[in-house]
Formats: sequence, C-alpha cells, structure tokens
Amino acid sequence: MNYISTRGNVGEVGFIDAVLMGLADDGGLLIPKQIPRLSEAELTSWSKLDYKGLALEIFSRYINEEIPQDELKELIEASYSTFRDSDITPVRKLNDNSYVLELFHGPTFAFKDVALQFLGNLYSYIARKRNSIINILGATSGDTGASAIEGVRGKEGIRISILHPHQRVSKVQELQMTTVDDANVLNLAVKGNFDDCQTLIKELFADVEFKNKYHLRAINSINFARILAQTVYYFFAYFQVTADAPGEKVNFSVPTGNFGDIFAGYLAKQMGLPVNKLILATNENNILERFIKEGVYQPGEFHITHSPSMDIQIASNFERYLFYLYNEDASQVADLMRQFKTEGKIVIDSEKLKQVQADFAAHGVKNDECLDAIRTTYESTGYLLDPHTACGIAASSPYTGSDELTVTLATAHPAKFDESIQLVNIKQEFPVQISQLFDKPQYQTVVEHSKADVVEHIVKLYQA
Ligand SMILES: Cc1ncc(COP(=O)(O)O)c(C=O)c1O
Ligand SMILES: N[C@@H](CCOP(=O)(O)O)C(=O)O
Repeated sequence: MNYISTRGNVGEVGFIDAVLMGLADDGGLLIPKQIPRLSEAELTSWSKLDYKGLALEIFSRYINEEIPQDELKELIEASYSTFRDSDITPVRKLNDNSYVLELFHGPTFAFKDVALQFLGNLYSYIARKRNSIINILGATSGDTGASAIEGVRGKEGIRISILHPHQRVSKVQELQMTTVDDANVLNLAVKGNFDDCQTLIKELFADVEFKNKYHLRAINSINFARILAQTVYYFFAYFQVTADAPGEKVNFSVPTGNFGDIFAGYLAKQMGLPVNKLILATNENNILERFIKEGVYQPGEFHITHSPSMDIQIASNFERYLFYLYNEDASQVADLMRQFKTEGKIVIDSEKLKQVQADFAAHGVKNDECLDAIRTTYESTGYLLDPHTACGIAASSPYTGSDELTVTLATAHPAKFDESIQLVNIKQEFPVQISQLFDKPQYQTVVEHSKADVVEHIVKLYQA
C-alpha cells in the first residue's frame, strides 16, 4: 500500500515513510492510495477473531510486506499486552440497544493508548531497522501527550517533546505527563489553548527544512498510523454487538475533537463495515456540529468546558474527510484549505451537505447536558461516564430509543476527569496507578505562546 497527500503534491510513499513523514510535505495529510475493500466472506471470517487477530488482519492490508507478518504480529502482541482487559477494548451493554465501547484499559486510561502503544513500538522498530532518528513533537489537550510519553518512555533512540495548554488539562492528565523525569522527555506548558499548541507544531512540521533537519516525528492523529490503529476497535465492537444479528447496521456515537477517532470510524465504513450513522458528539466548541448541520466550517468562540480534551476548534483530520467528500480530488482540497487560511471558513454546497448528513449526525453537548448525562446514567445503571463519553451518550440519545444498535465510544476513564465528576457529587475511587501519581514531583517548563521559545527548548532536547 502506498500513501498520497490530500493536497496532491507529494509523490507516493510506502507505509514506513508515511509514518516518518507525519504531516505530508505539502502541508496536507497522508492517506492510503486506495482504501482496501472487504468482501462479505472476509467480514464473516473476521467476526471470529480476537482483538489482536483483527489488528493483524487490518494492519496487514495497509502495510503489505513492508513489515514481515511475524514481526508485525510481535509488534501487535507487545502493544496490547500492556492492557488491563484481555479483550483490550471490551463492550458493555448499558441498556436495551445501547452499548459502550471501553477504550480506556491501556496504561494511561484513555483511548489514545490503543494507537500510541502500537506507534511507540513501531517507532522503536523503525529506529532499529532503518537507523532513523526519532525526535517526537506533539501537541495535546491532555490525553495524547500522556499516552505518547508512556508509549515511548524507556525506548532507546527516541526523544519526545509535548506541548500542552498550561493549566487547561485535568490534574490527572497533567500528573501523568509531568511526573515522568526521563531525560528524553520534555513537557512544555504553553500559555494558550490546545489550538495554539497544535498550530505551533503544525507550523514546525510544515517547515520541511526544519522538520528534516531535526528529524521531527508526529504522534498526533495527523500521523496515519494513529487512524489505522483506531479502526480496529470499530470492527471489534461491531462483531461483539451483532453476534446474534450478523450484518445488522450499527450506529457509533463518537466524542470528537480533532476528528481523528470519528475519521477512523469513517474509514472502517469505507472498508465495508456495516456502519449506519456516525454520530459526532462534541461540546460547546461546536465547529464540527455546525459544519454537519449547516455546511459551514468556521471556528467560533472558544469555550472552556467539562470535557477539556475536546476543547478544540480546528480539527486536524477534517481535511482527510474533505478529500473523500470531494471525490478524492486533491486540487479541490488544496483550494479549500487555502480558502480556509485566507478567509477563515469553508462553505460547501447543498449537494455536498446532503452527502455529509448521510454520513454523519451531530450534536454539540452543552455543559449542563454533559453533567446531566453523567448523573442520570449513573442513577439508572450504576455506570460512571467520563465527561467526554457523557457527550457521546447525550448525542446518542435520539437513536437509543429505537431498535437500532448504538455503540458509544468510552474514550477515557472517569478518574482522569474528577473535577467534572465532583460537580455531580459522585465520589469515585481512583485506580492505584492514578492515585499514586499525586505523591510524585512534577517536571515541566512553562513557556509563552511563542514559536521562538518552543523551538529553543525542543532543539536543546533534540541536540542533546
Ligand atoms: C477523552 C477524549 N475523548 C475524545 C477525544 C476526541 O478525539 P478526537 O480528537 O480523535 O476526535 C479526545 C481528544 O481529542 C479525548 O482525549
Ligand atoms: N484530545 C487530544 C487532542 C490531540 O488529538 P490527536 O488526535 O491529534 O492526538 C489529546 O488528548 O491530546
């Protein structure tokens, strides 16, 4: 499988080069040249596989012989042996036709571990096989950073700098990142919000000379390997909930910020998984909801919400979806992205809007509605939702009364967001891996929202 850019100005590259390139060199995003399509017979045979077996089948379709099958199997084995649940991403029935897909059984209690345990091992593999230098640069609203650090810590030849918005991540997220004192880990707390952090790193990745000079590697979902690893759990969940009704269509409600997780669901659907609606659940930062309902993609006012990891305006992976919406026409995507840069918005016509609405439903969940979903779900089922999953549950509610099957992605463990849980007066017990973080010293450097300051710090790390 080769990879191309959504903007069409990068030659085809293989899987490993696509992983190393991260952001495409023309500023676009890398995507597979052709999405592999599954036959019904393949889908039926996959339904009997366990999580690792499914991951092997799916990854093989995108990696081909670049990583020999036995080595890929070892990578998968190593990546998912760190999960606390033997199903890796178990599905729980909430009530009637409503399920949650628990994605938080990895080391940092968030869905990011599913892809970043794999990507950490993959970078280590590439460093060994290709002798490549791996200097990771990432931006986080809290979960990606913690998970990426955990995915690479202790791995030889890898250095990692993570930018997070100063004092705008939850206490547990901050502790998970900043209590790591390994010499190859740098935490920069940027005075700004997540979009500021993401814009800064995207600028550095887009400067191809700088990127190549310092061997910058991406762990954010601009890296296609992230998306690939996240498609697996859509298949896994689908097979679990349709065990008695094979072939039935399933809705997925996906808490969304950067459009990465939901794009993985879109990809699974394009591969042939019988997905009905992809329900985009967001918070008061509702640019994506407005796009799906009105066809206008334009940042609005920034809000601090009870689901801080989704306090995002500019959704990185949106460009990947635009590519398919515009029938894989890279020059149209490049024009639209230019227009977004100069005019600050993208407007699609009514035909395209119809297509968007056939793929997605959307709901921007207000703060009170989010807390309400946590409270009422807890009262009626005893199940404690984290605030991001609560947005997913709130957005799924128009569907769960029907006889359609609906799966909400549970993207984090509630212990990561106790600030929000306390607002509904629920007392939770922390897993020991989280409670022990509170006794540890923290290591982070607070910096202004300034490219020069960030560059100074990361270059020091990468040259060490
Ligand atoms: C807990 C949690 N849920 C949902 C999301 C949204 O995922 P995505 O950015 O892939 O849309 C994030 C991060 O963005 C997150 O950390
Ligand atoms: N919510 C994310 C934001 C970054 O998203 P990513 O999909 O690009 O990694 C986080 O937790 O950092």
